[in-house]
Amino acid sequence: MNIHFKNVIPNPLRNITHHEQSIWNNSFSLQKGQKVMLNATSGKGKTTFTHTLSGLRKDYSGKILFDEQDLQDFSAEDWAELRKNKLSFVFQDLQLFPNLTVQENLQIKNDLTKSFTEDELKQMLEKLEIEDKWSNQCGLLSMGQQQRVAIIRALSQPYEWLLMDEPFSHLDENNTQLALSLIHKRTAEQGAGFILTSLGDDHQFTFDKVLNL
Ligand SMILES: Nc1ncnc2c1ncn2[C@@H]1O[C@H](COP(=O)(O)OP(=O)(O)OP(=O)(O)O)[C@@H](O)[C@H]1O
Repeated sequence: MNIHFKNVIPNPLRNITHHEQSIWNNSFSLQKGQKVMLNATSGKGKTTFTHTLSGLRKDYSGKILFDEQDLQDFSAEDWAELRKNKLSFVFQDLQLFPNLTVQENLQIKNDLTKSFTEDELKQMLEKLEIEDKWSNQCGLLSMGQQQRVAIIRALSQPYEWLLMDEPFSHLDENNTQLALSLIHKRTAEQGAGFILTSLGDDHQFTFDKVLNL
């Protein structure tokens, strides 16, 4: 699935002048399989971008197309299907269930798509060095541990695009590299792409495309 942007401006950002390289008020496409970095300082619209691509908000002018289909025309059922099979997210606020354990948070998603066995989920926790948290309540984990759970949950479903809004903001460099390696591996296995929003391009990975806000 390719994603096309045609002169999109979110309503809250309508009265700001957008520079020539900004994704806002410009036309460009993201091709299936691309690894994309979206750079911006705080308050420029990263979360608005992620929420718009997830169907959580529709308050923008211009057009966004998934292949030939306009996002504004999608029904609730279309969005449910997309989010089950084609789009996966790590939101900035993570959207974990704080009263449930790590296992329960991961299995709620995994039960829908049957992507992984329990052993495979545990192996992903091991790769991100939180295997001892399997039975712990999510709300009692550190923010960095919660980010790693949210990343693993997002990887536990089929997707063509993975969108991540500042997913490493509470991780040190070593944990960021571990998480990026797992994301790259899982994304490549599916021939998928990802969009990573970040406050700065200080990661050691190369991206196919770098966007600015
Ligand atoms: N529903 C809304 N109503 C009014 N203004 C909004 C709304 N949503 C976002 N904005 C404004 O749009 C701008 C971009 O917000 P957004 O949360 O997308 O920024 P961000 O780049 O993700 O910031 P941060 O890095 O601090 O999380 C901000 O000035 C914000 O106040």
